[in-house]
Amino acid sequence: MSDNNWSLQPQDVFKRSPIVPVMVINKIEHAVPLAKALVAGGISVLEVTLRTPCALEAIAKIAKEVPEALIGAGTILNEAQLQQAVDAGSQFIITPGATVDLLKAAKKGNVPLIPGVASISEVMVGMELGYTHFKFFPAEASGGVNALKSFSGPLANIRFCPTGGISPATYKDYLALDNVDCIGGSWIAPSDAVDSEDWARITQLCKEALNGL
Ligand SMILES: O=C(O)C(=O)C[C@H](O)[C@H](O)COP(=O)(O)O
Repeated sequence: MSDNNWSLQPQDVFKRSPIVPVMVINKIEHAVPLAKALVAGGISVLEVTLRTPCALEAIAKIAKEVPEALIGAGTILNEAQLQQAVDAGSQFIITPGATVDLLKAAKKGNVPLIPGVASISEVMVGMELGYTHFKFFPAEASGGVNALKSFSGPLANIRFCPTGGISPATYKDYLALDNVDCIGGSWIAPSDAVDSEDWARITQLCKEALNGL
């Protein structure tokens, strides 16, 4: 039972792919080929960070031209960006941290928000407003696998997508945790591969990561 009008629930995002690529798009012409390369490698949940001037346009283009992907916006810091990301066609929203205003605003809308948290107190604020699915960020710097193990005692039924500092050497340790459904990372779409338009390498990285599970 959900207490929101979201068109998609966070668990639908979390369960769709164990790896969520964190994408930084500097050139709009890279948006669609990058999304297609990731989908070709078996990863169809995509987070475009709002860190570059063309990010909103990139989300809109991917939403239109790569319908097989679930496209979300990351790095949302305030309500204005939340609205812009929704207007661009984002199907989910991820934030690095959370404010009560942002949590409340997203609850009133139709697009699911996955708030960033780094502590139990932050999770508790989210829980009071009905949130059950969180991004644990920055994962490695905030205690990593050991922190999440400790969270699972008091925070039963809360699900996490750890992100930040996760690498091919560590992603499996996170995915083995009971309270983790998926992890986020930029290594799957490295900036040098994007800059050189080496889409085949990105598809290969996805396949290797998924085959390793
Ligand atoms: O921009 C945001 O909203 C973020 O949350 C940051 C990203 O999730 C991390 O920068 C990804 O971390 P790496 O995989 O360590 O590169």
